[in-house]
This record gives sequence, C-alpha cells and structure tokens, in this order.
Amino acid sequence: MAPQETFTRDEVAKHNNDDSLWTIIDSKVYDLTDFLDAHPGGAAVLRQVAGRDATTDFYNLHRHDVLTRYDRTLLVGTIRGETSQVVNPGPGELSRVPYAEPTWLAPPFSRQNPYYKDSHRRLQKAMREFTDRHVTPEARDAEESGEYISQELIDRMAANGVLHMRLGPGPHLRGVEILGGVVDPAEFDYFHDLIVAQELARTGARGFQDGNMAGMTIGLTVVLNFANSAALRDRVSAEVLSGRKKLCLAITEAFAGSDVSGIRTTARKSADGSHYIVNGTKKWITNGVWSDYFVTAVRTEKGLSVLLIERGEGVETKPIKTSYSPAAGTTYITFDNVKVPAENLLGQENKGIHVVLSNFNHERWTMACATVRMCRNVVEESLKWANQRIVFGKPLIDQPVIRQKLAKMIALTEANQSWLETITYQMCQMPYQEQAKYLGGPIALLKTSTTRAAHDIADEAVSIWGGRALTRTGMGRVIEMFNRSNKFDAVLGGEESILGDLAVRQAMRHMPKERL
Ligand code: HEM
Repeated sequence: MAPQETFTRDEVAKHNNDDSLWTIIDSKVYDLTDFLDAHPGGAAVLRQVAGRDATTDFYNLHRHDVLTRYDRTLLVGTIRGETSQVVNPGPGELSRVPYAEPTWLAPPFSRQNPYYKDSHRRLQKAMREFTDRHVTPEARDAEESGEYISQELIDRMAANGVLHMRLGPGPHLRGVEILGGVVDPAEFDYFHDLIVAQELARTGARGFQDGNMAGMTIGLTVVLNFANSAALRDRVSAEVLSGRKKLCLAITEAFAGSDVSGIRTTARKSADGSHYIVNGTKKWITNGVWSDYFVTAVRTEKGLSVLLIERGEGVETKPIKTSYSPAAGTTYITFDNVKVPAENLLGQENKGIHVVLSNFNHERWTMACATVRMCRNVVEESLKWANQRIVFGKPLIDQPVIRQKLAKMIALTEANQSWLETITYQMCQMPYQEQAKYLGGPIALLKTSTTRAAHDIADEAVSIWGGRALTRTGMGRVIEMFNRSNKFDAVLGGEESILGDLAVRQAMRHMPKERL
C-alpha cells in the first residue's frame, strides 16, 4: 500500500538534485536519492528526471513488477487529487490484456463454452492463486540459481492434491481434497487436467517447470496403469503422491532417443526367475538426480520391457548441463549389475513397447497444453510491450509491421488452443485403451503443431523485442527464456518429424482398402 502522504507536482519539482531526488511514476512519488548509486540503469538517467514525471520513460524501459519490488523502500507518497492508472494484478487474477487468456476465460466469450463447467472455473481460479502465491516466486528464483525444487513446495502440492491432478483423471484421486475441495475427484476430467497444466506453465520458468515433478507426471502413470502387483502399485503411488519419494521415467539413452527400439540397457532374468540384472545407461532423464524410483525401458530376451528400478546398489546419477536451467534435474544414469525383483515388471515381458507408446499420449498432450500456454504468455508480454514502448516518437503498436507479427502470433496460439480442446474432449469420451488406439496420431500432430507455432512465435517475438529478447533479466525475460527453451518441447517426448511420421503412418492403417 502507498504511504498516506500526498504532494503537489510543484512540491515534487523542488526535489531535483543529488541531495534530494524525487520522481513521479504513475501519480506516485518516489524518493530516489539513496537509489542513485544502486540503480542498475545508472545515476545519470535518474538525474534527467529529477523532480519530474518519469512515467513514460519508466514504462519504456522496465516491467511493472520492478516497481512493486521497490515500493517498500522508495515510495514516499502520491500526487494529491490524482489516481494511479496502472493495474497491478493480485494473486489469482485474470489478465485484462486481449488474448492473454483462452477464450473460455475472456469476456465476453467466457459467458458460454461447451467444454468448461463450473467445477473447471473453480479449479482454474484456485490453481491460478496457488501458482501465483506458491509456485511462481520459487520457480523464478530457482530458474536462475539452478536450485532443485524445495521439499516445502512438493509437500504443499501433495497436501492440496496438485501432484495427484498432474496424473489426470483416475482412481488415484479418490478421497483427495483438491485445493480445499474445489473439485469433486469423481468429476475430475481431462479439462481439469488441461487447466492444471496450463496454469503451471504460466510461471514462465521452463527449466523449473520440468523440475517441478515432470518425472512423476510422465512416469507414475506407468506404475498406476501397468503394475502387475497391486501391493507394489499402491505402495509406490502412496509414497510418490505424498511427496516422500520421487520418481522419473527413464527411456532415452545415448544410443536411442526417439528411436525407442534402439535401447541397449539390458535386463537378464535370473535362473530362478526371481529377479532381473540390469546393465546400461540412460540419458536426458528429467528429475533423475533426485529420484528414488526409475521407470526404465530395458531390453529383455525377446523384446523391450519396462521395469520399476529402485535407487540402490549399482544405480548412479549425475546432472547433465542443458541450455535451460539445472533446476530441471536433467540426468545421466548408469545401471551396473542392478538387482531388480521380478515383480517390478510393468506390463508384460517383451511387450514393453505398448507400455511406452501408450504412456506417450498423456505426456505429449500435457506438453501441448503447456506449450500453447507459454505461447500465450509471449503474446501477452508482446502486446503489453508494443503498447508501452515508444519508438520513432510513437508506440511500437502503431507500426503496421508489428501488428502483422502480433496477428500471426495470436492466430497460431488460438488455433492450437482450439485443437487442443477438441482432442481433450475426445479424451474425455474414450476409455484409456481407445485413446491409445485412436488418439496417438492426433496428439502427436497436435504437439508438433504447437512446437512449430512456438518456433514461429519465438521468431516474431524476438524481432518485436530486439535486444531485450536476448537479455535474461529485465523487460524481455519471458521472451528470452521462450526463445532459448522452446526447442525442449520440440524434442522431448518425441521429435517433431518423428511424431509427424508416426501420425501419418497411423492414419494409413485406417485407410480403406478400396481404391478411392
Ligand atoms: C522507482 C524508479 C526506478 C526503479 C526502481 C528502477 C529499477 C531498475 C531496475 C531493477 C533495472 C534493471 C532492469 C530491470 O529489472 O528492468 C533498471 C534498469 C534501467 N533503468 Fe531504472 N528504475 C527506476 C527508474 C528509472 C527511470 C526514471 C529511468 C529513466 C529515465 C530509468 C532508466 C533505466 C535504464 C536506462 C535501465 C537499463 C535498461 C536496460 O538495460 O534495458 N530507470 N531500473
């Protein structure tokens, strides 16, 4: 809250030297005397606005949140009789920037929508507030420092059912109190799932976003759907969903990325059939460094199989440096004569390829949810920037070429959100097996479409933002991160051209035999 004291503009004008240097930003009065030496942009620019209104200069160069960070130390009062024009959204609030929210949340379109019910709206509100308050502050810090997610945040997510929701609808939600009871677990569907994925993607911290239990999201579903022993399934899911233990999915290797059949990690069954001995390596495994369990694709006698491997003797993990944040916990794993009980087999022996492929659908769909939302973040930031930045004496948005770029960015984002919602609706109608059979192709194409769009949107955004799109702090940080990290989504969970090929081959299997 601003201090109560009020001043006239003439009173402020007297504070125009190094002994007392005040300025006005958005009808608020700041005392910058002690800030002269600390200002990252230097003292000279502040002297130029001493005693004057610096609103235009300030917003030409800074994000609004800079002010909220410094309000406590620099703000001394307001201009008498004037009211602040800048909106400062509180935790949980919707953005008022056009296209910054999907149509189902943006008036007037939000009044009616075929897909979203009251429980979706309640969840969105609660999830936005939870993310703004508890996830985003840690995410932004950790993205830069590279620190791993805190146990405190994991515990908070576990206690509020956020970890459970990340796995989508299913019996694992039974009895869970979701964010204070905003959704009945029995009602939870893939639109709720979409909301969770999109709200979390608003943190704008791409490495941390993966560090935030992405391994569990893509790995625990395999245990839930394919564990052969109910006791194992219940024990592991209880440990992981309570946040006590961590789990990741270990498929890719130096030898095999999208080409899963090239996997060389072996699992040899013991003569008495009681256990497997696992040897090999895994690479690019998200969250591996801190995981207790590894859902691992291995080569058995006659094909691929999937095993749940517990950290123990013979398992070693080390971090891999990537172009996003170490906060993701990207890992290289070695298995050296690791003994794994036979009951830890997930699905059938030698038929693991079905386990791996069917699990990919939810993973890729989740990635599409997040990518569309990140594209939207960039649209929002760019609309704000083009509106506030003055270039050649007028706002950037007055340049037709800039409007063309924004038009393309918006159209790509909206088109993908609509396709995402159509597919999500199909997921809500189909049982798991049918989804695996019919939606693999469409989801693969959707993910490719969103990452291609991300590529184009990043390109346009960099051109709108110029040098600020290349600096990690300050105005352009969201754009810089998006431009640096959008390729993760184009590669992880299946590279674009491989996914396109998969989808068309699947379509060919449904092609009528007759000549058409
Ligand atoms: C309450 C007043 C102000 C605060 C708290 C403040 C704070 C900051 C901060 C934190 C940065 C680092 C970059 C960022 O995080 O955005 C910065 C950069 C900068 N500031 Fe300020 N500032 C203030 C007022 C002003 C004014 C009035 C001007 C110009 C008349 C100005 C000119 C600059 C410049 C030129 C930079 C470097 C920008 C860049 O690298 O693109 N600042 N300021």
